[in-house]
Amino acid sequence: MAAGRAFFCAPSSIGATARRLAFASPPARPLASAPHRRVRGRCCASISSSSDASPPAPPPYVLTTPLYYVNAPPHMGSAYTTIAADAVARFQRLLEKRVIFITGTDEHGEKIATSAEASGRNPKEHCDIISNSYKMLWADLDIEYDKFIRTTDPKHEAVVNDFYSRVLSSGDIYRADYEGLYCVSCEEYKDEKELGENNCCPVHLKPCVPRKEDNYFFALSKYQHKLEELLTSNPNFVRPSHRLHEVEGWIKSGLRDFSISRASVEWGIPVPNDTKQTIYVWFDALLGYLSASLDDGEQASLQQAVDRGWPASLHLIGKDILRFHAIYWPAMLMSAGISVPDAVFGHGFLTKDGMKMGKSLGNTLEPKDLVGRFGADAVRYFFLREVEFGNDGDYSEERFINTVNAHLANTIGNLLNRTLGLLKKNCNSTLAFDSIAAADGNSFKNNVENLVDKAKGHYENLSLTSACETVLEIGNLGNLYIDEQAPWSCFKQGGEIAEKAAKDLVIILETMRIIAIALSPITPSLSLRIYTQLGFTEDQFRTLRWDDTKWGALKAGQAMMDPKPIFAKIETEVEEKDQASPKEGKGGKKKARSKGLVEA
Ligand SMILES: Nc1ncnc2c1ncn2[C@@H]1O[C@H](COP(=O)(O)OP(=O)(O)OP(=O)(O)O)[C@@H](O)[C@H]1O
Repeated sequence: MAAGRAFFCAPSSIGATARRLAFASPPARPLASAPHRRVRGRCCASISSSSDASPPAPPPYVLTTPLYYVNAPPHMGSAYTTIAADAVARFQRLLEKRVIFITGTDEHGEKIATSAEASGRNPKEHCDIISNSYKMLWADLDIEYDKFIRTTDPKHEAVVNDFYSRVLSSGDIYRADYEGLYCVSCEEYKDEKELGENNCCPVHLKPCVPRKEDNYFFALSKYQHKLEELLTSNPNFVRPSHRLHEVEGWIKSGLRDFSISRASVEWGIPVPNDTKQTIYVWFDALLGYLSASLDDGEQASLQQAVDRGWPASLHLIGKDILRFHAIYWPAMLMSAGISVPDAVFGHGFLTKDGMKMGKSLGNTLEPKDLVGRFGADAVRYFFLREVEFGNDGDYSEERFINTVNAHLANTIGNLLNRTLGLLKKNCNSTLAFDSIAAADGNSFKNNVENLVDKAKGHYENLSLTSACETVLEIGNLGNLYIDEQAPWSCFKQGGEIAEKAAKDLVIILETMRIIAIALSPITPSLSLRIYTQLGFTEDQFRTLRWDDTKWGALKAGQAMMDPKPIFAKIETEVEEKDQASPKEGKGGKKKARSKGLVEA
């Protein structure tokens, strides 16, 4: 979904040619939810059966990222939303929710056709290649989505057609002439007053071209009052709260009808009953959140998609596309008689030199390169920990390296490593006490439990940065505890003091176990490595629930693995610059080397 693209609104004087249309369409049916099946930590929707006597399953937790526009391959901005969504999905799975995590690609529109032509391919070939590059990046980043929808999928087209018919039968589509200045890069008609010299688009700095079209419009203005009511009755519909205020402002300034078709764009879904026009990409792409839940090859219909997993629990998006998700989309759904989503969260931008990173500006950061050098856990952790979720944040490699080294390699990795080292040396790598008995009467356990509860609250509120911080606080507590208790010297003293030291090791290892679970939505591979070093299997890790953060799972007699670094420090290689240049001194440029990766 391209940030630069927007619906164009009907001018207040749309002209005498505006006329209401009404074709027959099926009436809206009530919504129902379908039972789900959980497979190794993943949930899949399955079709409900009328003969099934079991009580209805609770509704799924449906979470979406934007469907990314395939004008160019993904960049760190697209990865950011998807990493955040994956963390939320993993947390909800830990709460044993039936999660349907949807992502995908938005593949229609003039800009795609132009990009394809520029690369010497037909649009379909171009979409296949770029869409696949998203899938490959999601695999590299440990993204566990449940559904990947492409808007060129035939099942999607069927859903869009059904939807169009419903909106038409609600009397919300009419035809009108439109004449204005068009920006092809934005795929949007522009208001003259927002243009620069020579009618240049302020985003793309290219002159807009005059166009006249006969289009179909959606009667958004009809929904002004209903949208106001929606925001009043559900103040959590738009989050964070400063974005809600933005949306309230837009609505207050008055909503105008917008065009939902293009006469000049061939690469799109044809308007039903008028094959000379195609459906405008936004009116098509948003429907991907519904068509995604359908299985490939099944008889596709809008109602089937609604029954399968709707309403969405959360649309996670960048703030650039807030208007589409918080105003146009709910109005479209109301018109079609479909429930609106529960919530829309608009996060901030990753910026480079203060400018939004984006495909159109070409100032992007290459996520594949970052993953290749530092690993998925480091990338996931850095962006979620260091870019306050909801606000903008700049990237610097130095900060990246310092953060992941301090937090993942030192606070967490080193604590596990040295504790397992002491256990090997003094207890034959085997726990001498149950973790409950070891922590009996020790306030440390309560402190850990309080922090775990706090982290849970942060995840629930989508405060992902604070969730990372809180889990790290547990790690800091563990380091402080082991330094204060100094078990290495207590073991030397023998007797009761050595017994206390053996208990302290159990306490730290139980703490590591809890950290592994609590951080697993953010750093899934690192958490798995911690868990297996504590003597558990991968299968045991995959079936964990948030409730397993309760103190007490480590038992006496459990054998631990030999200590092995779970996250090796990223090293910087100081390139000696030209020795002959005395001005440069001995320092020179630092170059990060790919030492952060450790095999599971
Ligand atoms: N710099 C960024 N920071 C955070 N998220 C971003 C950033 N850029 C893109 N996104 C994510 O991608 C979504 C927009 O997807 P799209 O495919 O249109 O990417 P884009 O790079 O913004 O495109 P363009 O630059 O062509 O407008 C945003 O809503 C957000 O979820």
